[in-house]
Amino acid sequence: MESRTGAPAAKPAAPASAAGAGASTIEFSAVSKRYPAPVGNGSVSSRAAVESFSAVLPAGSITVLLGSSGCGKTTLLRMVNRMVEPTDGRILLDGEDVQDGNPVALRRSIGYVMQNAGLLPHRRVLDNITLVPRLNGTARSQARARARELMDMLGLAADLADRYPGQLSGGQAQRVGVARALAADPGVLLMDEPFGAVDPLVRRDLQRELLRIQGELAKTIIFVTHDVDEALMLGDEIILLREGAQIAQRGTGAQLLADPADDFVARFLGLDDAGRTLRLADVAGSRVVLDRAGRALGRIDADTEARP
Ligand SMILES: Nc1ncnc2c1ncn2[C@@H]1O[C@H](COP(=O)(O)OP(=O)(O)OP(=O)(O)O)[C@@H](O)[C@H]1O
Repeated sequence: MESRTGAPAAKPAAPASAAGAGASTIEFSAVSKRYPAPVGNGSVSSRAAVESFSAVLPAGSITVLLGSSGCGKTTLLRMVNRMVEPTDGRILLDGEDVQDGNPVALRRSIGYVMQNAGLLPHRRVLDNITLVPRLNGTARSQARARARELMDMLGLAADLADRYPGQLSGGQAQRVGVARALAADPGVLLMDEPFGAVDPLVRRDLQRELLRIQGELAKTIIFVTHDVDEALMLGDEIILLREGAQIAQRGTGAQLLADPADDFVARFLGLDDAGRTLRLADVAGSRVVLDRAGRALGRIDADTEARP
């Protein structure tokens, strides 16, 4: 690794050559966002949620933005599809500045999954999934056929297609949310704590499904979480953030665990607490990440990539 902060790790887990068709490289270049902040005397000042964030995210990889509540993860994510406009800096998709195009077209070209799925409550599952392709002009029959394929890929039974979102479990709704985000075949998928509201077992299933799907589709995914285990499970790379979206450390999960940059990183990963969480062990000749109960979360291969 060239640097523990802004620079990419020396060996990205998913090289661009492995990227799915249309997966984009995402480049943040000195991006800042200041929100207005009222001050006592009735006037308004501003406060930096994101302060000069720079990073290049390789096409076809999962980058996890990991950090505590309020450190700027959602703001960073939403600047990619211009739900939030940056105050300074540029975001480039395959070298094209996102500011140069139409924001509505941009939003339709990027998949977005949020914590509570964000489905339209008065539209059936199939219509939720086909919404963006239809808006983009895809023929109804073609959009519906693709939606059924995606439902199948995400383990959703075909008879759920005619239900309304209120008739789904939390896990099913999240799967529909992922199917909807993939329906227009975006090059980029933004996922904002998408599995945060479901129970731990369903969450595990959803994480595994996402990895399986990513194995087929190889999108460029930015995945926001504050959950260390989730970050280690999913991230080809993890960017651990402090307040103001300052990069505390960037690298594979294995790199962060084996060589935390400072006390903040070690504490965030739980490495300072013998009673908690994760440790590395040698098992049958492999380096393995173990949780508190000694369960293997993932193996670290020779190239230091952590994978379940
Ligand atoms: N629309 C807004 N107006 C003013 N301040 C905002 C706005 N949105 C976010 N902020 C502030 O910007 C900072 C970063 O917020 P952001 O939602 O990006 O953090 P986060 O890391 O995603 O947090 P969480 O994990 O709780 O969702 C916080 O201090 C938040 O209060």
